[in-house]
Amino acid sequence: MSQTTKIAFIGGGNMARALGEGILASTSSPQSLVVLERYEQAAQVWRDLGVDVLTTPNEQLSACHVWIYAVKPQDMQQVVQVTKPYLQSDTLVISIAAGLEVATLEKWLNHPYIIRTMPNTPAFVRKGCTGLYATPAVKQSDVILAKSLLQSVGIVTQVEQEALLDAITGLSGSGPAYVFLFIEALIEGGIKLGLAPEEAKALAIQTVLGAAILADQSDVEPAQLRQNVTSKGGTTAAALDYFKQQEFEEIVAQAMQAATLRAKELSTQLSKAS
Ligand SMILES: NC(=O)C1=CN([C@@H]2O[C@H](COP(=O)(O)OP(=O)(O)OC[C@H]3O[C@@H](n4cnc5c(N)ncnc54)[C@H](O)[C@@H]3O)[C@@H](O)[C@H]2O)C=CC1
Ligand SMILES: O=C(O)[C@@H]1CCC=N1
Repeated sequence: MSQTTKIAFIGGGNMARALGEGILASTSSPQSLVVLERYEQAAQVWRDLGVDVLTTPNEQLSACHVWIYAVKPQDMQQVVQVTKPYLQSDTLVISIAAGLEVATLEKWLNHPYIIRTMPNTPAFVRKGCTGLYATPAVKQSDVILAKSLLQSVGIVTQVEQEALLDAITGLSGSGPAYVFLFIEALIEGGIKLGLAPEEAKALAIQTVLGAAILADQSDVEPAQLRQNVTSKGGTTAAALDYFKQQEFEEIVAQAMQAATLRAKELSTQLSKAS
C-alpha cells in the first residue's frame, strides 16, 4: 500500500478496530486513516490511536481513496445516504456488512467499484480470515490494494461467486463465536469435574490454541491428528463416542447453515429496502 493512500472507516466499532489496528501496524501512520464514528466511547479509542475521527461526514472523506463500510447491516442504508455526497468517482468501496449484496450497495450508492468482504474478529491478533468478492468493474490494482489491507490482519480468500460469502459467514465470520462457546463449555465441564475456574480456563484455552497451532503446522490432516489422540478403548474414545451419539458434526453443520441462511435473509430484507 502506498504511504499516501488514505482510508476511511465508516463506523468505528469492534470489527473496524480489529482491521484498523492491523492496517496501522503495517503503515505505522495514523494519518493514513480517518474514522466516521458517532458513538463517543468508540470515537475516543481511535483518537487514542492518533486517528482523526469525524462525528458527521465531511470533505475529509472525499480525500480517502478507500472507504470501508463497517456499520451493522441494518444501519447501512442510512449511513450510505449521509456519506454518498462525499464519494468520488474512483473511490474504492469495501463493505464488511454481513448479508448486504453488492447489487444493493451499488444501487444505494450509484457506484460501481465495490468489494464485499467477510472478515472475523481474530483480526484483532492478526490471525483473521477474510472472504473477499470483487465485482468485475473493480480495477485489479484496487483488488490488490484491498487484499493487502486485509492481509495485514490475516489470510484472505477471494471467491468468484458472491453467494459463497454467505457460506464464509457461516464458517469463519461467525466461527470464532462457535469456538468461544466450545471453550466456555470446556471450562464449565472442567469446573463440574472439580477443577478450579482459573485452572479450567487456562487449560481450556491452551488446549484449543495448541490444537489449532498443531493442525496449522502439521503435515497431517485434522482427522489423523484426532486419531493420534485416540487410543483404542481409551479415554478420548469414550468422549468421542458420546459426541458421535449426540451427532456433534451434524449439530455444527446445522448451526453453520442457520448462520448462512440468516445472511441470505438479511440480503433479501436489505435488497427490498428502498
Ligand atoms: N463482529 C464481527 O465478528 C463481525 C462483524 N462483521 C460486520 O461488521 C459490521 C460491524 O459490526 P461490529 O463491528 O460488530 O459492530 P459495532 O456495533 O461494534 O460497530 C459499528 C459502529 O458503527 C457506528 N455507526 C453506526 N451508524 C453510524 C453513523 N451513521 N455514523 C457514524 N457511526 C455509525 C456505531 O456507533 C458503532 O460503533 C457489521 O455489518 C457486521 O455484519 C463482519 C464480520 C465479523
Ligand atoms: O453476527 C453477525 O451478524 C456478524 C457477522 C459475522 C459475525 N458477526
